Amino acid sequence: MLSNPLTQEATTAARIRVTDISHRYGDRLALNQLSFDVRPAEIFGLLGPNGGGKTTLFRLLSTLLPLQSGNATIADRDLSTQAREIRSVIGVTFQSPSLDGKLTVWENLKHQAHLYGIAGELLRERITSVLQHLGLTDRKADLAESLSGGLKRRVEIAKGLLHAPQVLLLDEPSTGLDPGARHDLWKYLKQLQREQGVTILITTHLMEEAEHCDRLGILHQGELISLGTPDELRASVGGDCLTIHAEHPETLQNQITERFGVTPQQVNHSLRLEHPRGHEFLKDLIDAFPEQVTSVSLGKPTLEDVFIHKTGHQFWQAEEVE
Ligand SMILES: Nc1ncnc2c1ncn2[C@@H]1O[C@H](COP(=O)(O)OP(=O)(O)OP(=O)(O)O)[C@@H](O)[C@H]1O
Repeated sequence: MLSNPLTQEATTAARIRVTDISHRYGDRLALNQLSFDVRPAEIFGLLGPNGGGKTTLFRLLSTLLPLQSGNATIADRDLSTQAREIRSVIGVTFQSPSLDGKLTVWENLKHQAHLYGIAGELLRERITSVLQHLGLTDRKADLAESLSGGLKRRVEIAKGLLHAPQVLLLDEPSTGLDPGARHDLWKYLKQLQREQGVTILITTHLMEEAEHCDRLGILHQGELISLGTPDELRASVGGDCLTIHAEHPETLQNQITERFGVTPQQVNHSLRLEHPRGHEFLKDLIDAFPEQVTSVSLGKPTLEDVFIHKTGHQFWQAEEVE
C-alpha cells in the first residue's frame, strides 16, 4: 500500500526537520525557537502539559497555520514554500472527530479518497488495504456512529493513510480511549512503523502514551526542555527520587539543607530530592528527623520526574497554572 521504506531511507536522515520555529499569538509567545529532527520510520512524541504549545506546532506542521519564524521540512519539502506538496505526503488525524456518523466506514473512506483524487480500482485497493491493516475489514459496512470510540479513532487514522503518506501526524491520538482501545491503537501504530516504514509524530499529554515513543521532545511553555529516548530522559535525572511529606515542608527543607548539604525542591506541598543512593539517604533522613517527616516515597525516575527536574513544576500542576 505505502511506498517502500527502503527508498524513503535513501532520501534524507530526517523525515521531519524543525529549525528555530517561533510562533506568537499577539503578545503571547506560544513557541520559542524550537529545533528538532524526526528520523525516518520513527515514532516521535511531543509531550507537554496543556498550553505547552503542542497544538500550535501540530497546526504549523500540518500546514493549517502559516509559519511566522524559523523553518521546517517534511519529507524534504519546505513548509513555507511547498505546503501543497507537503499535504500530499502527510496524513493528519486531529483531536476533533471528523467522521460522518450517518455514513458507513467504507463511505467515509471513499469520500476521503475522493478528496485526494483517488478513484476506481485504486480506490478499492487502497480502502481494502487500510481496512485490513487497521483490523477494520469486518466493520466496513457499519455506520460510523455505531462504532466504539477506539474503532472510530482507527477509522480516523485509516482516513489519514489512504493516500499512502510517508508521515503521519496524530494530535492526542489516545484522548478519550479506554485502556484496551489505547493498547490496540499502539499495536497498529507500531505495525505501521515496522511494516510500512511510516514516520509518526504524535502530540500527547499522557505519560503512558509517551512511553511508547522511540524518542520524545518535552514541551513546556513553548520551549523544548528535553529531547531523547524515554530511557535517556529518565537517566538524565540523577539517581533515585524521594518525595518527602511533612507538616511544615519549608522548615524541613531548611533543616535538610543544614544537616545534609542538599536542598530538596518544594513541589506542591511536598519536598523532592534526587539522590544517587536513595535508600541509604532515606534511612538517614528518618533517623535525623523522625518527628518532622510524615511519609517518604522512593522510586526510580519517571518521565514525570524528568519534567519536575527541568521545570520545578509537577506536570499536572503546570497544566493548571497555564
Ligand atoms: N488562537 C490563539 N490565540 C491566542 N493564544 C493562543 C491561541 N491558541 C493558543 N494560544 C496560546 O498559546 C499557548 C500554546 O497553546 P497550544 O494550544 O499550542 O498548547 P497545547 O500544548 O497544545 O495545549 P492544549 O493541549 O491545551 O491544546 C497557550 O498559552 C495558549 O493559550
